[in-house]
Amino acid sequence: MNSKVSVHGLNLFYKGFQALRDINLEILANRVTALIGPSGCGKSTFLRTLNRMNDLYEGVRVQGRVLIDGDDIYRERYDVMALRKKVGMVFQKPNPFPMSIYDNVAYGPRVHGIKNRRRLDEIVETSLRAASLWDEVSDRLHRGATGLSAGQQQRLCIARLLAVEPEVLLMDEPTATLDPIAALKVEELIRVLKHDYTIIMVTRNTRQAARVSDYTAFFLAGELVEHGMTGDMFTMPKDRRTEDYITGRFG
Ligand SMILES: Nc1ncnc2c1ncn2[C@@H]1O[C@H](COP(=O)(O)OP(=O)(O)OP(=O)(O)O)[C@@H](O)[C@H]1O
Repeated sequence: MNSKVSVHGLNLFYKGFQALRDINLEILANRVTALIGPSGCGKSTFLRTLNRMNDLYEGVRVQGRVLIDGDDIYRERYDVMALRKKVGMVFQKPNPFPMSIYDNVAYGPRVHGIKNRRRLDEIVETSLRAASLWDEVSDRLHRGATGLSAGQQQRLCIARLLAVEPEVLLMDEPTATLDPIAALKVEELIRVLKHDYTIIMVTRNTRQAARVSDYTAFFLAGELVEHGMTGDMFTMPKDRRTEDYITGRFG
């Protein structure tokens, strides 16, 4: 099987505090991998190592190797701007820019030098369709994005990401602030998007991991305790701590 992301011996320190301990993980292309575990176990920190977002925090030190398509993203002279285009991120709280729906989606392509109006129209429509939002907004593309519902805003943020043609989508609790129906729409979208992208999603909701992901990685206190096919992990966890977590004994 084809690994999109390979993590070898990854350690991460926030100054003196070690937040990730010797993580080894293969993440397959065109699959959804869920990262689960109790608060503070390092899920978001791990997610941020995959597009080098942790570089933005002071005092962070990373050891080990993270390969994307076989290339070590922590090597010297690696193009971090290109990495952030290839590996996009969606956050817990939808964060559309305070501009129109159209301009939100066209933002990335414009930054990357696309000016032709017809081409931008095409990208906006394709991205909104891919994010299952087109039918809801096609008649009001030039209205403000902040007028959309929270669920629509989150799908708009996904459309904005898709517009720059990423390959890997990182999602940090993408439905945590949405109502159940809006959350379900985002889950459905994730299931469709995996045909074209590699998706890595943090969730505190183990039932969501079971519904949406193909693979699950269980983190505890900075360690990767167990990783495997979601169906197997939820029916036959190998480690007692995984079993305790997914059966709700702690978390
Ligand atoms: N910028 C930072 N500086 C210092 N410590 C940090 C920083 N970010 C996270 N930590 C610490 O690293 C550990 C892992 O945090 P992280 O946010 O990755 O966990 P998490 O599993 O995503 O938790 P949650 O589900 O609560 O978001 C925690 O102990 C946290 O306090």
